[in-house]
Amino acid sequence: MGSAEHTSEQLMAVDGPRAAAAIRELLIAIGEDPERDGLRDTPDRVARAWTELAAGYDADVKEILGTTFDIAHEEMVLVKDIELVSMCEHHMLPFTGVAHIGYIPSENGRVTGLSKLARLVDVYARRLQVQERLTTQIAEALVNELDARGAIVVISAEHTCMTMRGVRKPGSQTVTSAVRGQLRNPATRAEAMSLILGR
Ligand SMILES: Nc1nc2c(ncn2[C@@H]2O[C@H](COP(=O)(O)OP(=O)(O)OP(=O)(O)O)[C@@H](O)[C@H]2O)c(=O)[nH]1
Ligand SMILES: [Zn+2]
Repeated sequence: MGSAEHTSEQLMAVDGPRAAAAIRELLIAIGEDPERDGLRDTPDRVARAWTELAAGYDADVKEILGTTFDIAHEEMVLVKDIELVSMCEHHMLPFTGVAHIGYIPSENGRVTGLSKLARLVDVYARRLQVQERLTTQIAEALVNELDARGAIVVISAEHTCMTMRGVRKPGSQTVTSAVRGQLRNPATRAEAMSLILGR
């Protein structure tokens, strides 16, 4: 993969044979026999799984947010509890949780389809991530691609690298937020947070 940073413009299809060869090596490294019955297909299976887990590198945010509706809605739109699964870039272990996304449409009222907000989460979650960057990238896509006048993204997730290994603290939730534009205004931000928290 080299040292190049991935951007939304760079596409990366998973190199299946290479991924499978690496998994085979990992099996040997942990003292397993990659030829035994149960493991014979595992390297290919894991490589296929990674084409899903890394599918976000291939997705095009401009295309996803390209379909907009002229609904002339200038107030906040908020979608709560969008489930997410991502892979932590430090340990390559999953973190799972929910994203809440709110935005104030552009002045000409360009509103996107609600499902596109969930797709946006997947684009950035289906990569190796840290939760802070995932949160920021979603907020910035709303501002950059949708000309949103404001955006708020709150993500709450449990990191298996903190629950099943290492410090082993099951149940701990990491909460991150990114707030842009008019949603930085304390009153608007408070309104968004109360909607997110369901109060
Ligand atoms: N900021 C941030 N840290 C993360 C995220 N996912 C995992 N981490 C942390 O990344 C850190 C990596 O720390 P290291 O000391 O390099 O790795 P380690 O020895 O495996 O650390 P421990 O998990 O404490 O055993 C750990 O503290 C993880 O909890 C994330 O999304 N954001
Ligand atoms: Zn981790």
